[in-house]
Formats: sequence, structure tokens, C-alpha cells
Amino acid sequence: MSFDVRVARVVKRFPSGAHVLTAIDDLSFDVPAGAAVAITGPSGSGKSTLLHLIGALEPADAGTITVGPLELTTLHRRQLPDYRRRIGFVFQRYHLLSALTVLDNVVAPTLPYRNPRDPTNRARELLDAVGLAGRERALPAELSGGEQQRVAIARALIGDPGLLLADEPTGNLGAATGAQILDLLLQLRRERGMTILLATHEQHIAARCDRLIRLGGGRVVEDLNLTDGEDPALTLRRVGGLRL
Ligand SMILES: Nc1ncnc2c1ncn2[C@@H]1O[C@H](COP(=O)(O)OP(=O)(O)OP(=O)(O)O)[C@@H](O)[C@H]1O
Repeated sequence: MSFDVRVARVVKRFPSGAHVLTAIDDLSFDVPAGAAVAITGPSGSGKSTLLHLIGALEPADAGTITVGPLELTTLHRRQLPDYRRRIGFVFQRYHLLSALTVLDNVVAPTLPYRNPRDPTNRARELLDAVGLAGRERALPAELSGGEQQRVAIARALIGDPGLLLADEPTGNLGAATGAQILDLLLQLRRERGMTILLATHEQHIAARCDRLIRLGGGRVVEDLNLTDGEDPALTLRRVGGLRL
């Protein structure tokens, strides 16, 4: 199952010395279920903040965010962990637990909850799906950056999320490995039907998505559909002409 995402007139401010900084400024957009959307924009334009708000890691100051059937502002604080379990997160720095094996890292998000089924088999299936069958007992430090990000992706999928939020998931990887990671995410999206929102600085990554939303100063400054059936090289040129 995949979630649609509706962001309506959202504002997020942070205290900044004696001032207040508006990181997200009356932002609105809709994403249909199953889309893969690149969120781009210069440093400080609000990409990470937007993903944090949609992931309910922080509250918005105004506006509404609706993910699938849930409007986040109406959720009680006690309901937020349950919501976050239904969302997958992938970060630039993987954030794997270094003392745990690959398999245990993938299982870890399920540990606070009582599981009717043993999550280990599911974790093995996911490691197979991300191309890491046979590496279950390795420690993160024994893996390459791309392999560690594959573990992080398997971990993000253990709760069967309807939405995957990825913050610069290829930012620590070389271009070829980054492209492989994005292809993997898009393949998993096709197989599982989840929605993907992905913050990136990289044109070649953004160009592989269905749509590009460029932020500037916490607002949408460009919203491009990239799925009109054109040649991928042409899409890259089109996106490459933009300042991300
Ligand atoms: N917790 C915070 N406290 C104060 N200011 C913050 C906080 N988080 C973000 N900001 C500010 O909000 C603005 C948007 O930050 P954000 O991290 O969302 O940008 P970004 O587009 O993800 O940048 P980058 O590409 O560098 O990661 C920036 O000016 C940042 O300094």
C-alpha cells in the first residue's frame, strides 16, 4: 500500500539568535500515491526540514500535512510512534548500529513492538531484495558505503512503509554507486507500490525520479513532471539546466 501526501500551507520557523528564521514558508503541494519525487534546492532551502515535518519528527507551526488517511496535526503525541512505524527513513549517513550485525540492524526497528511473526525471516527477505543475501552476519564496518546504504534501505522497509523519506541517500556515495542505490529504490517502489520523497543535490539522481520539486527559501520555486516518456538523457539535460 502506498500513501499520497498532501502538504497545505505549511510553515516551520526556528529561533535564530534574536530573530526567527522561516525554514518552510507557506508551502503547498500534493503527491499522488506511488510517485517518486525529488526534492531539490540549494543548501538551507528547507529540504531536510520538509522531510522531518512529513515524517512527524518535528511539528509544523501552521498548515496541514496529510499522509494517506492521517492528518498529522490531528494526531496525539502518543499516536506519533505508530505513525512513524508506517513511514520509512533513509539518511545520507546510513545511521547503522555499528555493534550489531547487518541482520540485527534490519530487525532493530521492530524490537520495541510485540510481533505476531518473527521479523528475522522478513529481514532476510529484505536483505535478499537489496542484494545482500549472504552478508547477514557481517558488521557494518565490513561493508562498503553502498552496501551500508542497502542495509539502511532494508531496515527502512521492515515496517512495510507506504511512504519512504530519503534525505540525500546517495550523498555519501560515488556517482555510479549512487545511481545503483536510486535504481534499487525505484525498483522496490515498483514492486511494493510505495511513495518516495527524496531530497538530493544531485542532478543525475533527481532526473531518475517522476517529478522534481525545487525549493528556494522554504517555498516551491519549480515543480517539474519528468515522466512524459522522453529519453532519460534528455530528462537529465532538462534537469541539468536547472540549478539544484
Ligand atoms: N533545528 C534547527 N534550528 C534552527 N534552525 C534550523 C534547524 N533546522 C533547520 N534550520 C534552518 O532552517 C533552514 C532550512 O534548513 P534545512 O536543513 O531544511 O535545509 P536543506 O535544504 O536541507 O539544506 P542542506 O541541503 O544544506 O541539507 C536553514 O536556514 C537551517 O539553518
